[in-house]
Amino acid sequence: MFIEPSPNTRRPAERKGQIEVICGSMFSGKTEELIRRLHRARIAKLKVEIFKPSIDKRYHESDVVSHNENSIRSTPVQFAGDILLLAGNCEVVGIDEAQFFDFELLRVVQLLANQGKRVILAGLDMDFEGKPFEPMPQLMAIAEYVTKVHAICMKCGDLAAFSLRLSASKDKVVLGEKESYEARCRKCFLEDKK
Ligand SMILES: Nc1ncnc2c1ncn2[C@@H]1O[C@H](COP(=O)(O)OP(=O)(O)O)[C@@H](O)[C@H]1O
Ligand SMILES: Cc1cn([C@H]2C[C@H](O)[C@@H](COP(=O)(O)O)O2)c(=O)[nH]c1=O
Ligand SMILES: [Zn+2]
Repeated sequence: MFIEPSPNTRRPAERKGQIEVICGSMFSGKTEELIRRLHRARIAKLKVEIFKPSIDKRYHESDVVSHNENSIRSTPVQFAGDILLLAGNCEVVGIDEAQFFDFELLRVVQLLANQGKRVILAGLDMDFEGKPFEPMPQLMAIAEYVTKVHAICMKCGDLAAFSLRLSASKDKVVLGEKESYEARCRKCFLEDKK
């Protein structure tokens, strides 16, 4: 079970650091949950920095924006290593679209957490084929807390864990929104997958 850390443990000696992963399909509320946790950390007057991979410019050049247009200011970075340089003296680090970084992200988030920072990552756990989207499985393994959220299947209304790509492209990375992807439960995903 995810237990939100008390913001009162702010003195450096008391800050143990931790890694939290929020995963799920597209439209499952990963970004909303990331924004909610970061917003609450800001209310507690903790220093928060947010990063996203610079390839993800779907909604906004710099902001992290959810599908229902909730947003928070972020810094786009090209490489996971850039986060180490930019996280500086902050206490809470948020990272969205973690699936688009390479394995260097594992080293980076462990270093940050070992420095006493709370690191919260959100990302797709599976790609359009229903295969694990690396490095998310590895991030989930090293995290203290993993939260899996679900969308609603656009075909039957059940809970959805899969992201159905509407186009025939087989490229792993194809940025897009509702025009390109729909949430599906397992049964509907298997029926509709191209
Ligand atoms: N099929 C769907 N299931 C659930 N929410 C959906 C769906 N399609 C659109 N939404 C909207 O998407 C929001 C979640 O957006 P977001 O946090 O950006 O998701 P994610 O980051 O997981 O893609 C929901 O609150 C809802 O308004
Ligand atoms: C399944 C899948 C998705 N993508 C892309 C599509 C979107 O641009 C992002 C996911 O964004 P969200 O915040 O989780 O809605 O990833 C991709 O490139 N490849 C895939 O297999
Ligand atoms: Zn379904």
